[in-house]
Amino acid sequence: MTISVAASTRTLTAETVFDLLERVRHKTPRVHAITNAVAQSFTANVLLALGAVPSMTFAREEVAAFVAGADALLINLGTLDEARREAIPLAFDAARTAGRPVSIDPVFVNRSPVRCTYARDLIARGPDLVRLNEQELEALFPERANAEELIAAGTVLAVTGPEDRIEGRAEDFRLMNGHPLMARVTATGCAGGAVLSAFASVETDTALAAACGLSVFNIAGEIAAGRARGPGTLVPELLDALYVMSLDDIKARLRA
Ligand SMILES: Nc1ncnc2c1ncn2[C@@H]1O[C@H](COP(=O)(O)OP(=O)(O)OP(=O)(O)O)[C@@H](O)[C@H]1O
Ligand SMILES: Cc1ncsc1CCO
Ligand SMILES: [Mg+2]
Repeated sequence: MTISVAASTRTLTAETVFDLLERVRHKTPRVHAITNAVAQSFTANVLLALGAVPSMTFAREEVAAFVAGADALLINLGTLDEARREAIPLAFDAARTAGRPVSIDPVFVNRSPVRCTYARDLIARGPDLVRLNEQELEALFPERANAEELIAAGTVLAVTGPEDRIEGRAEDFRLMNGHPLMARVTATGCAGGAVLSAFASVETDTALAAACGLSVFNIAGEIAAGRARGPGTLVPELLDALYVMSLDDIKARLRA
């Protein structure tokens, strides 16, 4: 589904992408990620390699305090069990009170009607960003008008796949970086979502933050794929590529 409400498609420069990356590295933002059990370790390592700091507690008694002091909140629905279900509204409220950006990753809403209803209600609260793949987008918004309404109200959509699109109220982006091997490792989408949260903590233009964050993550994926022997070695190579990414790396590869 292509959603078209933005006034114009914006092109990124390598300098802009690197500037935001450097802002993340200098700020070392803490991203509180209520994420799924499969994605936790990879997501935490991606955030650390990027220069951010992860926290992942979802205990009912503690989650609000963790989020109140964090720089961004990520809510990922991949393993939506009882404890996470209880923590999510507490976390959302705490992030809103603290004025921190909220991102939602509605994993597998296309597989479970109950989850799809839950995700729709959560997204109706107006997060700053929703990151999802094409199948999840179709399940959440079978009516294109509903996605357009959400974007018009200020939520940015980041739709990933072989190509990525960032859809914002004023501008959208078309991103061509990445590598097919990234889809052969679990939770690359989830970990990429955490990168977008880190970028949203240093840039209030959420669409721009998402475009730069996803470009950095996907360029790291490309560099890693060039060195890896397969999915197993892609993971450590991707962490290393994120850790050392330079302006020259971005200049050589950015397609946005
Ligand atoms: N064929 C491809 N070519 C280039 N990049 C890709 C390709 N497939 C996925 N990617 C990139 O890999 C990352 C994961 O995207 P994908 O859409 O597969 O996420 P996802 O389905 O949410 O994954 P998961 O739920 O396993 O975390 C994104 O950064 C995306 O841009
Ligand atoms: C495989 C899997 N199952 C629930 S979450 C997850 C990670 C990819 O989203
Ligand atoms: Mg996903």
